[in-house]
Amino acid sequence: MDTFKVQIGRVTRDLPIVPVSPDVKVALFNMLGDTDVTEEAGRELAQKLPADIDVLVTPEVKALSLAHVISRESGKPYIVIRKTQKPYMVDPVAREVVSITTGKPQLLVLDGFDVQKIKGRKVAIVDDVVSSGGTLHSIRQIIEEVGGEVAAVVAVFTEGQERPEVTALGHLPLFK
Ligand SMILES: O=P(O)(O)OC[C@H]1O[C@H](OP(=O)(O)OP(=O)(O)O)[C@H](O)[C@@H]1O
Repeated sequence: MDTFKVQIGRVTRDLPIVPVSPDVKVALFNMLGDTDVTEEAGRELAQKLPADIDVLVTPEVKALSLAHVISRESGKPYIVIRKTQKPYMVDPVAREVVSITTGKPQLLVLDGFDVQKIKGRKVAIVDDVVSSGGTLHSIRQIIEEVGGEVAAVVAVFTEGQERPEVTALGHLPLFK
C-alpha cells in the first residue's frame, strides 16, 4: 500500500493512502489510539492557542483525545459536538454535514446543556483534519447560532486546499 510520511512534533508516521470516493484518495490520519501522536499534537497546538480563548469545541470522534490534551495543556475546558442525538439532551442544536472521509450525511449535535458554556465566549474549534471544510462550517454555524464567537480554529492537518484561517501543524495533499 502507498503511504505518505508526516512529522508531528518529534514523531513520524507513514499514513496509508486510501480511497474515500471513486476519484479521490486521502492519506488517512487517524490519531485514535495513537498516544504519542495525540500527546505531541496536543502539546504543540496548545502552545499556538490564542490566550484569550475561553472554551474549546470539538466534534466526536477522531479529534476527541486531541481536545483532551489541548485542554489539559492550556487549562481551557472543552465541549464535544456529538454525531447522534441522545434522549438525555435538552434542546439540542443540530446541523447535517458531509465530511470527506465519511461521504454521507452525519449529524452534528450540541447538547443544550452546553449552550451557556459557549454563549458570549471566545471559542476555538479543534479538529484533527480540516479537508472539505464541511465539518468546520457546520460547527461554526452551531457556535454562532448559540451566541459564541469563533476566535480560532486549530487542527493537526489541513488537507487539499490551503486554509489560512486554520492554525495547523501540517498540510496533507489529496491523491488521485
Ligand atoms: O473537512 P471535512 O471534509 O468535513 O473533513 C474533516 C472531518 O472528517 C473527519 O471526521 P469523520 O467524518 O471521519 O468522522 P469521525 O471522526 O467520527 O470518524 C475528521 O475527523 C474531521 O472531523
